[in-house]
Amino acid sequence: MEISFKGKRILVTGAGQGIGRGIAVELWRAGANIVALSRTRSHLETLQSEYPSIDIVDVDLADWEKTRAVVESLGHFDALVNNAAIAICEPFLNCTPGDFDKTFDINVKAVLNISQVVARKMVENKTHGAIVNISSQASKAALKDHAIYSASKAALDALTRAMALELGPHGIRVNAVNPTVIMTAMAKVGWSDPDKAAEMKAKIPLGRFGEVSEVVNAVVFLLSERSSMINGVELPIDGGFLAT
Ligand SMILES: NC(=O)c1ccc[n+]([C@@H]2O[C@H](COP(=O)([O-])OP(=O)(O)OC[C@H]3O[C@@H](n4cnc5c(N)ncnc54)[C@H](O)[C@@H]3O)[C@@H](O)[C@H]2O)c1
Repeated sequence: MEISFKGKRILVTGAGQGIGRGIAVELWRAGANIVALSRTRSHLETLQSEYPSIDIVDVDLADWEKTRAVVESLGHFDALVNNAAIAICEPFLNCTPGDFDKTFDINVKAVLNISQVVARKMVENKTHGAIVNISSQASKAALKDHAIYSASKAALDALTRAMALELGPHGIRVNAVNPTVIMTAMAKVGWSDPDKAAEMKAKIPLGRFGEVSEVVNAVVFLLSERSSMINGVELPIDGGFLAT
């Protein structure tokens, strides 16, 4: 049986490009009414020109008040994908408080902000919803030049477990996925150097990086009824990297 999200309203953050765009489009194909939220208006307009029935909203998630007001104004959702994030790749000794704040504002605080607004409405409406947070293998494994990013994704994993615990009694499931490198705009910054990429691939039992579609498939599963008893997990999509 095909997975269908017909009649479901789903908010996807960071949906203008990369993994978030892939998730938004696949959920739309499966019948969902999608609101694609991101910072860059032009990316969202390109998405909407291809998929006119996808609604788009541009907001900078670093702005807590504005984001809260915007998400409040969007009304009720059946599901949420917290995908937007940034990665500032610096050697640990060069990391600044500014890098830390910028990263945590988007990768952690914005997730708290948006999830609170969405989950409160789910609770009010007695919606048995689902939330998926896009974490990273970097939350579990130390990767060179990823100190702040890793710390933010580890915080996101912890937030996922806390949300699963407190929202579970309302019938809302919260899970995370932890992908390995997927060659999007974000990954190109850190992994374009062929030697570095080859070194990383050699540590992945399947011997390659992941594809956007491989993250999308896991997110679709975790949002669907097929995963109805799965709550509070952090699912590696990493070809076995974290198992080694
Ligand atoms: N690409 C990888 O190798 C990889 C690996 C593991 C996890 N991830 C995670 O997957 C998710 C998607 O990453 P991606 O590779 O598609 O990255 P990307 O840079 O291609 O896309 C990120 C999206 O987030 C949006 N965004 C960033 N800052 C924002 C802000 N302040 N306000 C609103 N929107 C903002 C961007 O506009 C963009 O649409 C992220 O959570 C990332 O940490 C990526």
